[in-house]
Order: sequence, then structure tokens, then C-alpha cells
Amino acid sequence: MIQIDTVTKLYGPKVAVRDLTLHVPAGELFAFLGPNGAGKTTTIKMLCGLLFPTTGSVRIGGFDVRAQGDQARALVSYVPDQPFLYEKLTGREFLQFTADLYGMPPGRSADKIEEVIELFHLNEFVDDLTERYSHGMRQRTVFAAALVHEPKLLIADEPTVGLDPKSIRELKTLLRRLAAEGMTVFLSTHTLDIAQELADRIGILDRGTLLGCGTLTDLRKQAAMDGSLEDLFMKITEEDAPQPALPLA
Ligand SMILES: Nc1ncnc2c1ncn2[C@@H]1O[C@H](COP(=O)(O)OP(=O)(O)OP(=O)(O)O)[C@@H](O)[C@H]1O
Repeated sequence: MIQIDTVTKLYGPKVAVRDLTLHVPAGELFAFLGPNGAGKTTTIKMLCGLLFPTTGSVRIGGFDVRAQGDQARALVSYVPDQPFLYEKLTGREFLQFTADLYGMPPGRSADKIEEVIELFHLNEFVDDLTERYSHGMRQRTVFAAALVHEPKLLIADEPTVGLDPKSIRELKTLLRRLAAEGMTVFLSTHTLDIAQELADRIGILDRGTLLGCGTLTDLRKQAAMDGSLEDLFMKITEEDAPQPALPLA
């Protein structure tokens, strides 16, 4: 579903992502980890077609994000860490707006909107203006909106931050279920426990370079140690030697 091939992204002279190759198949729950400034958000923006690689290519479901952007973007939903809602819309209007944006037929969108309202327990507040929502209510509404158009790839940035324990538990169960049903879930997080608990595979990025990628067992082999994901993360990122400067074309 995700094919990132030899991607480098520069911001001026700054190398944000360096020679990244990463393939994530359909139905996988992939956790993308890395210290602050590692290049995770830059990579996510390239998956969403908000940024293009300086060199290399990004394909979603076989569609090149640059050359076939509309087809690629139609497959993707992105839940950012700061949930954005139009304050003067109600939650329900926001869900409808999202469905319209993706050109869903009215009958289909009405069913799907009811389904996500149920799924995220939005009933109590879905007809209030979103400006009155708490962070957790916003996060749940944004998640619901992300699923309205039935994306094939769900990208979520720090999805559990600000949610109460019950909502976190429900979200974790939902993410696993979506992956089991065939959706690819790409999770960027600093919460290592969640990555360890949920992910099929984990990628560790540091200063733009993918230092490790695989199951927990693979990462343990790579780091030549047992232990929690936190232990492995510390070891793998500590051992990162300073990167040589990338020659600029
Ligand atoms: N628009 C920009 N212009 C210049 N440099 C940028 C820009 N956006 C990001 N960077 C730099 O690129 C590098 C990667 O940033 P990015 O936001 O992708 O990291 P991140 O892994 O998402 O970090 P965090 O976990 O802190 O959110 C950082 O050094 C950052 O300062």
C-alpha cells in the first residue's frame, strides 16, 4: 500500500529525510518512531501529497503521489496530532462536509456518518458547534471524519494524546480491527508502549535516516539485546553515528 523508494527531502540545505526506502503492505499496522526532528512529519506530509520528495518516489496503492495525486490522495486519511475542525460547524455538519469533499453519494454518506457517530460515541455532542468541544471530543470527531470515506490508508499522528483511558482502549481496539479488515494503519508516535502493543512492524527514524525496521523480534536481533521497545529505541538511536553531509545537486 505504501511504497517509499529512495526518498530524500531537503528544506533548503537541511536534510529532513535521507534516502528512505519503506514498503508497508495492505492490512499492516505500522508504527513510525523517532526523536523530535527525526523527519516523521515530513515523511507523513509526503505520504499525504502535501510535500513532494526532492528525489525518489512515493506511491500509495500503486499511484505516484506526484504524478497521480488525486488517485493517491483519495485512498488516504490523515489524523493530525492537533485536531482541526471548523468551529462554526456542528460535528455532524463536519462529517457531512468531509463526505462531500470526497464526493460520496448522499445515501452512502448518510449510512457511513451514522456508523462513525456510533463507533466513536459522538451522539451526545455531534449536533453541538465544534467550538464547544473538549480536546478528546475533537480528536474523536476528527477520527470519525477520517473514516467516513472508507480510506485504504489511515495515517495518525499521536492519536492517543489527550484521550481518556477508556477512549484510548477503544481506539487501540479499533485500530487493530481496521488493520485486520485490510486497512493499512500508519501510526506516528512517541508513546512506545502503544507501538509495542499494537504494531505489526516498527520503523525507527533518526535525523532523517531509517535506523531500524521490523518486528520487535527483528529489532531485538538488530540491537543484539532483549528488552522492551523503549530499551531498543534508546540503544538504536544512541548508536546513530553523525551523518555525513549529503552532497547537494
Ligand atoms: N518547513 C521547514 N523548513 C525547514 N526545516 C524544516 C521544515 N519542517 C521541518 N524542518 C526540519 O526538518 C527536520 C525534520 O522535521 P519533522 O517535523 O519532519 O520531524 P518530526 O520527526 O516530525 O519531529 P517531532 O517528533 O518533533 O514532531 C527537523 O530538523 C526540522 O527542523
